[in-house]
Amino acid sequence: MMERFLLQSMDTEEKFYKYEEQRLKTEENRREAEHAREFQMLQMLGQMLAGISSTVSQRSQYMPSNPSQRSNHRSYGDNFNYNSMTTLSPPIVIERSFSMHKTHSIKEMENIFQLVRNIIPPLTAKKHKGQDGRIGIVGGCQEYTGAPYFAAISALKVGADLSHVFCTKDAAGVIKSYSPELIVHPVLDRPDAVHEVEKWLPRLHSVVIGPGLGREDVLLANAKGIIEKAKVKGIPIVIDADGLWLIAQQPSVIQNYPRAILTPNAMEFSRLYEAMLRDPVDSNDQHGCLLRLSQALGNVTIVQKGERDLISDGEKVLVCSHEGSSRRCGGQGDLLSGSLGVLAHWALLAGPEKTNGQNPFLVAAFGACSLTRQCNHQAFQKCGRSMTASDMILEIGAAFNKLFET
Ligand SMILES: NC(=O)C1=CN([C@@H]2O[C@H](COP(=O)(O)OP(=O)(O)OC[C@H]3O[C@@H](n4cnc5c(N)ncnc54)[C@H](OP(=O)(O)O)[C@@H]3O)[C@@H](O)[C@H]2O)[C@@H](O)CC1
Ligand SMILES: Nc1ncnc2c1ncn2[C@@H]1O[C@H](COP(=O)(O)OP(=O)(O)OP(=O)(O)O)[C@@H](O)[C@H]1O
Repeated sequence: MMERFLLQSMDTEEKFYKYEEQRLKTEENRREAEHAREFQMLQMLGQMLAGISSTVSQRSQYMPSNPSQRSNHRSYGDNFNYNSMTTLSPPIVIERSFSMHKTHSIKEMENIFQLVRNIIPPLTAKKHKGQDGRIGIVGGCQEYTGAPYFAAISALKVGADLSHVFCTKDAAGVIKSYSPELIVHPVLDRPDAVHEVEKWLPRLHSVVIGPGLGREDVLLANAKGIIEKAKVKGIPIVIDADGLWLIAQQPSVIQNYPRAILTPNAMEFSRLYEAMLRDPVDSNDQHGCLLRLSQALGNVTIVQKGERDLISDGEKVLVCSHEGSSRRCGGQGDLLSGSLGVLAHWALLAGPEKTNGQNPFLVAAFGACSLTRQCNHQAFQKCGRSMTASDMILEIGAAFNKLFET
């Protein structure tokens, strides 16, 4: 009896291993096919990007009226003149959708996605702390402590080494208590705030201005002073939330700065548009409005957040409609701006070869939008209606791996 049992179980075991072997072989074949496809795509990358031609309208329609606005504003990297690549091409719209429910996925977007992968710095034993990014967040006041925390922790979780928060005195203790990982400076409401932040600027690779900043005059004035100092040093500046309130009042603060990225939600976009174009937004011409606003601000990069994130530098419009969820809890934009702070630095550092001559900030913005939406999707699958921004932040690691490192 025992012998028969043993024989049976050996037989079962053998069958199991045979099945497993077959399964692994099928899996291996699938992976090989996938790698071959990826490799082929990489080879086609240069050609395809040069050949993208989904023209939406004639470029001249969107040219800034003042030609002087178009000069001297395309130096993203030290020796890199992006404008020379694009002056002959019309505005382009590229769209990517990961949604299983949508069918308008366009091949070219795969290329932008690959460019995001290209800019991610390798993890090696040769680097020291700080080299993968030191990011500054300017924001955080008595009312809003969550927003700067979300942005700063997102920057770390995407892969920055150090994340600094410059906030008011009464917000600092609260923000510190959320996370020991953040370096928190209680300086923003001091009379010498600009000087205090300026001391740190040479150590920072990018700054995100606005999450939880509030709209007190003194804080807005200090934010303005910090932007001016960061501009002099050529630091990439992401402007979000109340930082955009400031820009709507005083656009010249950021106008014509080529390393600026603005991340307005629908309301913030309308405010900026009306301030610059003296017209209401035309909801039937979203792309045109975005192009016009970017151009009016001197071709700064704009990420218009919403059901689909629209990204433009006044020359092109990228559309990110990666599947997220229908949950609209606060803080999703903060995750985006913090992530973008890191990716903007990486994209600039990577240089034109890695971004295939594309505007590095478009590549970075596309990466940050895809990542935010993927976090949203994953967190929503786990938490449903109870999902909050903190749940999304917990997903950053897995979402990043899924999108960019597998
Ligand atoms: N936990 C925290 O600490 C968080 C703090 N945060 C911080 O709060 C500060 C203020 O930011 P904010 O976005 O509430 O201000 P603002 O742009 O004036 O919007 C006000 C009004 O605009 C509307 N509205 C907004 N979005 C819209 C849309 N997509 N589409 C259409 N309408 C839209 C909406 O109008 P309603 O629907 O209420 O009539 C809303 O009442 C800022 O510092 C930010 O960082 C947040 O980051 C969240 C997490
Ligand atoms: N209608 C929508 N459908 C799907 N995703 C959306 C929608 N609206 C916003 N999102 C997602 O949320 C992100 C942030 O956009 P949102 O409009 O919430 O910004 P915000 O108001 O600045 O956020 P915050 O609450 O951090 O201030 C977008 O980039 C997008 O990923």
